[in-house]
Amino acid sequence: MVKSAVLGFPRIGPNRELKKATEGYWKGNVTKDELLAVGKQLREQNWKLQQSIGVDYIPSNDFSFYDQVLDLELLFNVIPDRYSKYDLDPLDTLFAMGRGLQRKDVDVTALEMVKWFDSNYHYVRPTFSHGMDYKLNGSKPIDEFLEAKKLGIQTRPVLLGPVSFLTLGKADKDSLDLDPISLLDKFLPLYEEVITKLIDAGATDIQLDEPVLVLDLDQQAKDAIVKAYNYLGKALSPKINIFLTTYFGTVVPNLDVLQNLPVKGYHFDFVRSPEQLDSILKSIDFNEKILSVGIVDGRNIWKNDLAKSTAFVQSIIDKYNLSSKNIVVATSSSLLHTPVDLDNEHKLDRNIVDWFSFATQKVLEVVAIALKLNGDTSVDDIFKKNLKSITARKNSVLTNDEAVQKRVAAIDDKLATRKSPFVERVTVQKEIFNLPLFPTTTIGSFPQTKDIRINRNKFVKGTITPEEYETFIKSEIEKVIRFQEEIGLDVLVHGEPERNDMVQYFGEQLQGYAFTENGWVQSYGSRYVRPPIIVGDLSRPKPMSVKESVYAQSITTKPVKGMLTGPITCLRWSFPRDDIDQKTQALQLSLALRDEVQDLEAAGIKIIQVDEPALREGLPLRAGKERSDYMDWAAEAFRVATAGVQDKTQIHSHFCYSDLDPNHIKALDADVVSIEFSKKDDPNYVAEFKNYPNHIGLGLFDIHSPRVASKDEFITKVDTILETYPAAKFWVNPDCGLKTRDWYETKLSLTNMVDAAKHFREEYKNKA
Ligand code: MET
Ligand SMILES: [Zn+2]
Repeated sequence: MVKSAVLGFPRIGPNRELKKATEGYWKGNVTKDELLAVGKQLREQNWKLQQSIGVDYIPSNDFSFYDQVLDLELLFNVIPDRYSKYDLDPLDTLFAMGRGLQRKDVDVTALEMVKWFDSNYHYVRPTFSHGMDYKLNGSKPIDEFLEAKKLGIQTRPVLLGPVSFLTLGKADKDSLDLDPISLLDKFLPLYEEVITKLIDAGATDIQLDEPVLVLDLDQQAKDAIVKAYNYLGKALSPKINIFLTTYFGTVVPNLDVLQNLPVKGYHFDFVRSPEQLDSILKSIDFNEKILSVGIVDGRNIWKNDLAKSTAFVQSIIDKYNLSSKNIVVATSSSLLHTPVDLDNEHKLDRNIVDWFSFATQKVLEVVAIALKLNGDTSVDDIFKKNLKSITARKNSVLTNDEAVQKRVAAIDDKLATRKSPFVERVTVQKEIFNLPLFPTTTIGSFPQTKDIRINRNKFVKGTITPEEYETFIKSEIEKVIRFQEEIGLDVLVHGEPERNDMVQYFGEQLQGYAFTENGWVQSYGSRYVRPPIIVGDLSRPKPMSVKESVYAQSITTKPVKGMLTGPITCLRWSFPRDDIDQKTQALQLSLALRDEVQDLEAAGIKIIQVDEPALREGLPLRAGKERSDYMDWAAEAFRVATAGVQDKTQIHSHFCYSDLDPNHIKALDADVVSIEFSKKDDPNYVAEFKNYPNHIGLGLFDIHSPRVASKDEFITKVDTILETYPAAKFWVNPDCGLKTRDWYETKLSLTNMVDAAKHFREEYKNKA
């Protein structure tokens, strides 16, 4: 019989219960026991749901209070001294590592947070030092396994595998010569120990995720895979069935190391990379191993074409003459990246709601496909209904706009090129703006206070009039402008108080988007996003941001930046269409934004920032044609959006959350870019940017952490950067927008930042 598997289920709860509980705990309004109880409740709910639907392999240890990679750092005692020295409760250590902690007896910054592959999830980077004492320090996977068992549910625990855990980590600043993968021998016995404990607790199966297998691996990492799985397989099977799990791409270039491993089964993502099928089946004999077929998309919200998926799996069975008992139908990846339940949506257009499927519905799809393959006719009705929705979407008039399609087809080089090169623009702009050395600015948003959220809700619900709301927004803008003037920032922003989210805000004003009420997805820690859904061809009926920018500029003599979200970020932080390619969707967005950029310019806005924080995450995971094509069309989309302005208009862009390579941003030709830098300890990183031709602001403080950075900290940091980086190109700014921060820390940190810039201005007065 074909079985069904879910690789992971969202842990945030259908009504964001986890967010409320963790944030309450941080504020001191929720006790630790209450927080733990919420976690337990959520796990129970998820397990029972999957059990009731009939999933064969139900995951455990997919729950986390912050991040599953961070959990593993705690479990293996990968805890830098700066956290362990405080002897905090393990849960508080976890949060301190994830988000920093500052209170009267403790002051520590967060660990680096990085994108999880090409998704919008972020993990807390394992950070290793020479002196660390790696050992088992807790029992989370076992506790959660037993918790499910007590409910009568046999689960398959999930652990990030050793090679991915080490490869995704980095050396701490005191141990820069340490290559994490060299620690493999120390970690294998620890994995063995945890898994042995799971076996003792009654576990029969284990899912070991090795997503790094979809990356370009060097020989050392490849050898590590062979070593790790030979070690674990020999030590642990047949006591437990090891499922080696990959997702988000193709394993083909690494197939050589996957053959002949003593594991029970393998999982592959055939949604993202269906083309890997034949190579995989030619290399691994699935008469001997179990093949888990990732066929229900863990990354997007479109309803699965059940008949097509069933036929795909059936064709594997037939073509390779496999026994159905060796086949598992599964989600392509963890469902962590999809919203919890479509049944929570009441306002979506009835014509389109039927096109979607969220995590709960996806569980049903997985089970339905498995049942169908087993000849179970009880799912025939589900299949019939499914066919109807799939056909309705294909034939819908909502998706096609000929005018947009024509405009995209007419894009040429000229449209995507600024009038003059940067060297000429910079002279014109210097004269107009006359900015000091080390110009200071922020990235756009200011604290989204409770007051802002309350007023926005009132406006949405209609309990205040649009005029009242506008007056409120204006007063917020004025407050932010006055504050920036007061502390002496050079280039101001309006603060983005009118924006619920940087993508949603624009999406709501574009034709072709749909929005959910409850479609939340975890981005990092307690920060969740609600990606809008691109359902059809995209266009901009009317200006989206001009009013607020113009108002802000009208009340100050300093330049105020217009703020837009770039085409790639709009695309990446939405659920994209799966019926046309991403490039076309990006270009549609870029034309809509181009109109907005030109309206801003015409309204007198002299600096326009087009944020592309998601540029890097969109980069295909492997080097090669797909990647270079992406760089080309992503840059083209950015330039289509921005190149229509005059030389004197300064285009800024902003990137965060990622290891950015200067080569990724050169082709955008923005006049000034700001990048995340606050958590980079590697001096080589800044050196890479030395030759970046245009101007850069290296993000100097971590806006994801509530701690306040002192003036001295800024000075030290800037001093270090200046050892390799030219002062003439140096902007001073935080590493991202301040919307998640409170005013308290915003005021202090920004004031210290501006003071540090003044210090350097003084110092460089005679040098420059
Ligand atoms: C994640 S990037 C955010 C950029 C945006 N302008 C802001 O300041 O919030
Ligand atoms: Zn940012």
